[in-house]
Amino acid sequence: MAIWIINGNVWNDEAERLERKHIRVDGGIVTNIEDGETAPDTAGCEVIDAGGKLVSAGFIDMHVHLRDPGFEYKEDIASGTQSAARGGFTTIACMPNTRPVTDTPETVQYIKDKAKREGAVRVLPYAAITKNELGRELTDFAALKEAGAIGFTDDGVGVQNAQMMKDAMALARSLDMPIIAHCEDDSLVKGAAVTEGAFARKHGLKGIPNESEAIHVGRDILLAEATGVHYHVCHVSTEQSVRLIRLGKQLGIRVTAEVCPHHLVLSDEDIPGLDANWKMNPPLRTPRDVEAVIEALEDGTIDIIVTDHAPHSAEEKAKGMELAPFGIVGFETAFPLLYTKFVRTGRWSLGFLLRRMTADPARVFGLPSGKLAPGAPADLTIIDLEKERQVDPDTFASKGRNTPFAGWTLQGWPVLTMVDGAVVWSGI
Ligand SMILES: NC(=O)N[C@@H](CC(=O)O)C(=O)O
Ligand SMILES: [Zn+2]
Ligand SMILES: [Zn+2]
Repeated sequence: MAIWIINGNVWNDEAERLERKHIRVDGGIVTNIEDGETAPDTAGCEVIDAGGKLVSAGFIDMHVHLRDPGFEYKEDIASGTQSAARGGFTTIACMPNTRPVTDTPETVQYIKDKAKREGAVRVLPYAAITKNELGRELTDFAALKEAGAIGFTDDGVGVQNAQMMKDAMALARSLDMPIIAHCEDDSLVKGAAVTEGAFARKHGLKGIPNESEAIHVGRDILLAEATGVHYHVCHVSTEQSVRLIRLGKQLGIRVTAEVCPHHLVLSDEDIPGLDANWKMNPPLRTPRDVEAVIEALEDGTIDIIVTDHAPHSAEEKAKGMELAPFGIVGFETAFPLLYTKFVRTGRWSLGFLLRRMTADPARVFGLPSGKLAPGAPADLTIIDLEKERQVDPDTFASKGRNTPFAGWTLQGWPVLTMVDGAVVWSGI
C-alpha cells in the first residue's frame, strides 16, 4: 500500500529554507513530493502526519561497528541496526574488526544474510585489507568484492607497512574499490590512551601525538597519487591531517575524509576525569584541532560526518582510562548533538548538516540514496526539531552505554525512520 507522509517540512537546498510538503511513497520509492498548501488525495493510502516536523533523506553512516560476528555481548546486527534507526540512519557501513575478522567471502555473506533477516536498516559491509587485520598478508579483494564488500579497511589498526598499503591500493584500484584507512603509526603511540595535551599533563599520562595520525595520512596520500585509488581517511582528528588532505585535494588526488561528532564537539580539555567513556581512538584532541576539523568540514576538505559507533560492555569500560578499550557509541546522539551545537547556535545551516549526513556520503561512496526526490529510495527520517530531552544511555537500543554525552540536554530528536518504504522505527 502506498503511504502519504503529510505536512512534512523539507529542506530546499536552493532556497535555503524549510518548505511544507506532502510525500508519497510506494514500492520502496518516493513517487511524489507535492506542495504542502493543497491536501493530497490519500484515498486508499496509509497516512503518516508529520505535523510540521522535518522530513529528510535518511542519514548515511559510513563508519560503524556492529560487533557481529564474535562480540555480540557488545552489540549485534539486530541491536546495532535498531540503534541506527533510532538515530535516523537508514544506511550504515560496518567495519571488519569482528571475530573472525571480516576477511573472507563467508563472513561478508554472514553479515549480509543476518542484516537481511534481522537488520532494521541497510547494512553495507567493509572487508579487511589484511588477513586478521595483522598487516602481513592481503585478503582476496576480488572474492570479497564479489561477495558484496563495498571497500577495504583494517579499521581498529593502521596498516604499518607502506609497501603493504601500496599493494592494497593498487589492487583496490584495479577493482574500482576504495581503501578506507584508520591512520595510526604504532611506533608513535606506544600504549597511550589520551592525546598529548592539557589532560595528559594534568594526570601524568603519556599522550598520543598528532603525528601518529597525520604521518599515515601523508604517506597514504602519496600512495593514492601513485596508484590512483580512491583513498578515504577515517575519523580525522588533527590539524596536521587536515592540512595534508587539503593539499591532496588541491593536487587533484582522489582523497576523501570523514569526521565524528565527538571530534567536532569535544576537546581533551572537556574530559572530566579518568572516565573511559571519554576514551576513543583517535582521542579527543586539543581545542585547536577541534577548530581545524570543524573548518575542514565547512570548507569541504572533510567530506562527511560518521559516528564511528563503537559499543563496548560496561565491564570493559569500567577498567578505567588506561586499560579500557577505545570507543564510544554514536548513533542515538549524533544528529541532536550536532543540531544543538552547530545549527541552533547559528554556525551551520540545517541544510549543511543534512548534506554532510546524506547527499555527501552518497556522493563519496556512489550510493543511490541520500536524497529526497521522486524516484529516490524511500529511505527517510522524520525529526522533531523542537523536541528537547536529556541523553539517557539506559534508553538506548544499542547494547552499548559508553557515551560521554549522558545527561546532556539536546534538541532535535529523530521520531520516525523509514527504510525502503517501510517504517522501521517510530516514536511519534
Ligand atoms: N574508534 C574506536 O575508539 N574504536 C573502534 C576502532 C576504531 O574505529 O579504530 C572499535 O572498534 O572499538
Ligand atoms: Zn579507526
Ligand atoms: Zn571505527
